[in-house]
Amino acid sequence: MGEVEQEKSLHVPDRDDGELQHPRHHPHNNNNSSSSDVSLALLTRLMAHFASERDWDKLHSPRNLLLALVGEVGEVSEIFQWKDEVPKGLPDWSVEEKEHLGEELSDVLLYLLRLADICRIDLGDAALKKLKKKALKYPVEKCKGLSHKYTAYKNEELEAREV
Ligand SMILES: Nc1ccn([C@H]2C[C@H](O)[C@@H](COP(=O)(O)OP(=O)(O)OP(=O)(O)O)O2)c(=O)n1
Repeated sequence: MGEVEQEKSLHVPDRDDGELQHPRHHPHNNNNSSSSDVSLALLTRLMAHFASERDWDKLHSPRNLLLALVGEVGEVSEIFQWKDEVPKGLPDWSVEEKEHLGEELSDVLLYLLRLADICRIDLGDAALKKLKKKALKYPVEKCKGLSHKYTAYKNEELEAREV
């Protein structure tokens, strides 16, 4: 069995053990959407394999990967360009349009993971830490339904303390 097939057959356990992060509890998990259990670690390894098989490690420098990533974000923007606002779930889009969007979003994800890997950043861990930090910065009771930057209530707190 080749490395890629082995990777595919590997059971990669969820990195999260928290209730909130379980796909079952995801607010958008209804009958109209599915959520796969593909892990960041697996995709990262597959991308490393993809690059090394093609002798592309020499091309995959941090700067090149960043530019490629930005280019793919541009391709995603192009799909939405001139469409005005579109409803969530993209109900009026054709199968082909949705497939195209999925492909371009995948390119963004794959380049992002490759960039993180090349920079020796564990993106899964970093993102979990970042989410925890954000939760502290944006306490639910202060920001529910509001789009204020956290500095708005930071200042409020400071002013209250000064009184
Ligand atoms: N030197 C390269 C070239 C490609 N890729 C991988 C990462 C992306 O997932 C995908 C990007 O491929 P393309 O540049 O061919 O982009 P598209 O698939 O978007 O093709 P197109 O520009 O025709 O839409 O391939 C890579 O890792 N390293």
